[in-house]
Amino acid sequence: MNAGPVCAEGVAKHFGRTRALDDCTFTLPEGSVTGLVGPNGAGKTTLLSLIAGLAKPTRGTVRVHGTEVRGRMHPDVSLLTQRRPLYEQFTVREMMRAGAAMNDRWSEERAFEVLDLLAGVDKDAKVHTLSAGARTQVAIALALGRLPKVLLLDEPLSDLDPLARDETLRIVMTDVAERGTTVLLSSHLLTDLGDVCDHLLLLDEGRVQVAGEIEEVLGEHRVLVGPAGLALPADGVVDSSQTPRQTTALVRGAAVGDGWEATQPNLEALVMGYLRASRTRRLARR
Ligand SMILES: Nc1ncnc2c1ncn2[C@@H]1O[C@H](COP(=O)(O)OP(=O)(O)OP(=O)(O)O)[C@@H](O)[C@H]1O
Repeated sequence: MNAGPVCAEGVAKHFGRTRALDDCTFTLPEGSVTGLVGPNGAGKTTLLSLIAGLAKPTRGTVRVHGTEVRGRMHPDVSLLTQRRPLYEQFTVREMMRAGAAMNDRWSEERAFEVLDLLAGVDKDAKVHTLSAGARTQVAIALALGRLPKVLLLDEPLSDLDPLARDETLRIVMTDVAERGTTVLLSSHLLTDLGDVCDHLLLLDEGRVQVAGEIEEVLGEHRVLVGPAGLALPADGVVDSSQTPRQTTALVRGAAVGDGWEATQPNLEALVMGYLRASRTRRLARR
């Protein structure tokens, strides 16, 4: 399992009794854009920080381009963290120049190019005066100024208005097209993920539930709709719900019996099915 710019094998990360990640194995193919999804607390941020080298796994290995990452930032990796740490007293322009001192590989030209594409960021404004969305855009320019081969984005879109979201995704996709960057992008915004991602990594309670090419993953699943009381398949039911008249279910790889109307889910329906199933499991344990 060592092919691919990012490979995780049996990765676990425990914080005391909390198992933030457990036995995670997956590969991100070169030049892929992977949507990292899962309920709150599923382990998405923890996984991104392990790949970036900001934390060490409790067990297992993470490799970037074949080199094991153990708590040291790989030069090929850029991580946009949720906190967007920036020097508050610097202007945006000074922040971009500081990128040279903070990074071994740094292209001020690329960082300014990204800022210019992101309309609305005043380069002479002090960082502490910026809106949350503008901070995110500055952080994205810094991340891309490192000329990463692997770009890790933790909730990059949550602070952005729809236009800024669109511009940001466009810039990321241009980086993928022109430089072959491999992207792992965590987000709860499923429509945006559907627009840009070709792969999916779905975590729940620290474990990988689904990993692979989105078209293949969708092809393995069906949404079943049938009359109330019709028996569900014995295996492969991810989630089901009932009304007095009908049953709806998301199933994986199951042979579909008579009486069901079966359609392929879209990304949103698939992820929502897994999220609902996760919530049901957690509620059942209380
Ligand atoms: N430094 C830490 N110390 C203790 N527990 C932690 C730490 N970091 C994360 N956790 C726990 O690990 C689990 C996974 O957290 P993580 O932030 O990775 O989830 P997430 O999927 O990114 O969640 P969200 O969607 O809410 O951002 C949670 O139970 C969290 O409370």
